[in-house]
Amino acid sequence: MAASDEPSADLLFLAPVNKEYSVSLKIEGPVSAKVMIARLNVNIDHVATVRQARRTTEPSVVAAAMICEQAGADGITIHLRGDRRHIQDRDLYILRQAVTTYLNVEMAATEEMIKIACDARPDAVTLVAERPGEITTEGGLDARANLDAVRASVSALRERGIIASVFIDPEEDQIEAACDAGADQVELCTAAYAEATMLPAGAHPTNEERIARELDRLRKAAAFAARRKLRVAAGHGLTYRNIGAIAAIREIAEFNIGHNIIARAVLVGLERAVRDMLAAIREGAERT
Ligand SMILES: CC(=O)[C@@H](O)[C@H](O)COP(=O)(O)O
Ligand SMILES: NCC(=O)COP(=O)(O)O
Repeated sequence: MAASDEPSADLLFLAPVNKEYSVSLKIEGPVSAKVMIARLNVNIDHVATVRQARRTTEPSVVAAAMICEQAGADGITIHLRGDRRHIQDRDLYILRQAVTTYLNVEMAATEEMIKIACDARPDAVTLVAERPGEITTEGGLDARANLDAVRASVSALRERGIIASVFIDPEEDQIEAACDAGADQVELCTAAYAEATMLPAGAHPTNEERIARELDRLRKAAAFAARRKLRVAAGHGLTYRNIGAIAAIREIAEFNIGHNIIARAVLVGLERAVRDMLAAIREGAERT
């Protein structure tokens, strides 16, 4: 690599802590060495949603995870919900054996769930909020209001070499609470940004203002979290259409994206859907 192409010190890359991993920088093609391309974990919850619709065995979440990895995904995310509406405990144990990239499990910060995580040993756990009956996650976990439970969960996870991430709204106090809890990472909830992008552009004159405001919140939160030496991830409601502006936020080292990838996969196939999202992330990063 010519000296002018030497990766700059600004390159941020994600490497699991507490474990010996060889870390390869993901620089593809003729991009400037200053461009960081965030990792993509594909959330395969809704492969399990289709399976659970008939309480049967297909589609296989293991097959889905293997296709995602072969397509270039950097990891697999699953959400083991208290109501087991899609991902089942057995999925976690089987995926732990099958996934060779990075397995991130989302769960509530409860004794039941942390016990399962400490037994199954995924690479990472992301602590999320859950409300019985919710259609999907409704926002970030209030790490400040639940500091004791978050701190106890983080401590148990880190003792076992499991990366501890907290899914929070993009607010400084929530980031500080994650630090106070000893977390390795925060995942910034992008729901408000995603919702603002869902309305037809121009249909609501204030819509562009909402998108700009939510993007600014995420940029500031990502920079603040990075300054507090936290790894920064982002997710929820991200799509092929709205990922570009977020991928340009260079402090974000990892995306967790699920529903929109699986929705596209239903029509064009999972390998193509994953490759399309990887391309969309790369395109957004190169815009910086
Ligand atoms: C925490 C979050 O935003 C998602 O990762 C979560 O998995 C959404 O839950 P469902 O997949 O059940 O919609
Ligand atoms: N934490 C976000 C995630 O894993 C996937 O969320 P979505 O893309 O299914 O909305």
